[in-house]
Amino acid sequence: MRPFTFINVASSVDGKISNEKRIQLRISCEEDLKRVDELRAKSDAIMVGIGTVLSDNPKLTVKSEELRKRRLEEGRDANPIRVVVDSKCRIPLDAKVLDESAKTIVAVSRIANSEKVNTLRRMGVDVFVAGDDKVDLKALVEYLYKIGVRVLMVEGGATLNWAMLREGLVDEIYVYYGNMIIGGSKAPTVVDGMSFDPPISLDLLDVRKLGRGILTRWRVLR
Ligand SMILES: NC(=O)c1ccc[n+]([C@@H]2O[C@H](COP(=O)([O-])OP(=O)(O)OC[C@H]3O[C@@H](n4cnc5c(N)ncnc54)[C@H](O)[C@@H]3O)[C@@H](O)[C@H]2O)c1
Ligand SMILES: Nc1nc(=O)c(N)c(NC[C@H](O)[C@H](O)[C@H](O)COP(=O)(O)O)[nH]1
Repeated sequence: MRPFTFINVASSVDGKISNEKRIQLRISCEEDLKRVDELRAKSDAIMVGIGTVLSDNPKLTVKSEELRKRRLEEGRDANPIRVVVDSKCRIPLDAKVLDESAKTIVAVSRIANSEKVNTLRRMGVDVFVAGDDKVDLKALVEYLYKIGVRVLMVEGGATLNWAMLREGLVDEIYVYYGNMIIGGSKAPTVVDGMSFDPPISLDLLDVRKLGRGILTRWRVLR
């Protein structure tokens, strides 16, 4: 068993999610950031790859006080669980995702340095070990389900999106297209990695104008 899982990503019209320097680029408009916050508030956990932590240093918390309050009233934690997929356990100890504002799970593989793993555990971080060199994503989502996660939001980046799709672990995808072209053959895209052969088919669930861009919602067909 695994949680209902969706990817949310902000893309330029040419499919890039950052530029070749892999810095954090603002693609979403205010309206979209509000929508992302609402999706976070509905989720039990938010997952990102270590590449995103190293380049963006996201906090992955619910920004609206009202939405955090509503979660508390529902008997949930104010913020969803944060999950970092980090095979070699490269996460900086001062990463924002390790702060006190929410529970954090760092998923590593068996090649991770055991001293670093122990340091994280002493800091109160739940370190989940699965996979020989890369994190075993199937085992990870099964573990998340076991601890009560029913809705999982994946917030990138390009490599984690690809790996989750390849493993057949994604139910839906939201792509927000911002009003820009980023360009660059080395810039990360919505999905990197190797091409799927045949391509993964999608069903269009919704499309609408949002701010100065377009929000699309897709169901992943198996
Ligand atoms: N616009 C957006 O919505 C958005 C969202 C998130 C990230 N980003 C951008 O994406 C870029 C980061 O993407 P990325 O592709 O470099 O990194 P990523 O965040 O996808 O992390 C990938 C890393 O995860 C680790 N990993 C562990 N187990 C794995 C597995 N089974 N399969 C695959 N990877 C596994 C590997 O170390 C791999 O390098 C940054 O530029 C960031 O700004 C954009
Ligand atoms: N939805 C979205 N629109 C963007 O324009 C953009 N650049 C990202 N990028 C995702 C990335 O990981 C961000 O860094 C986190 O969304 C920040 O999360 P915090 O505010 O720190 O909680 N995401």
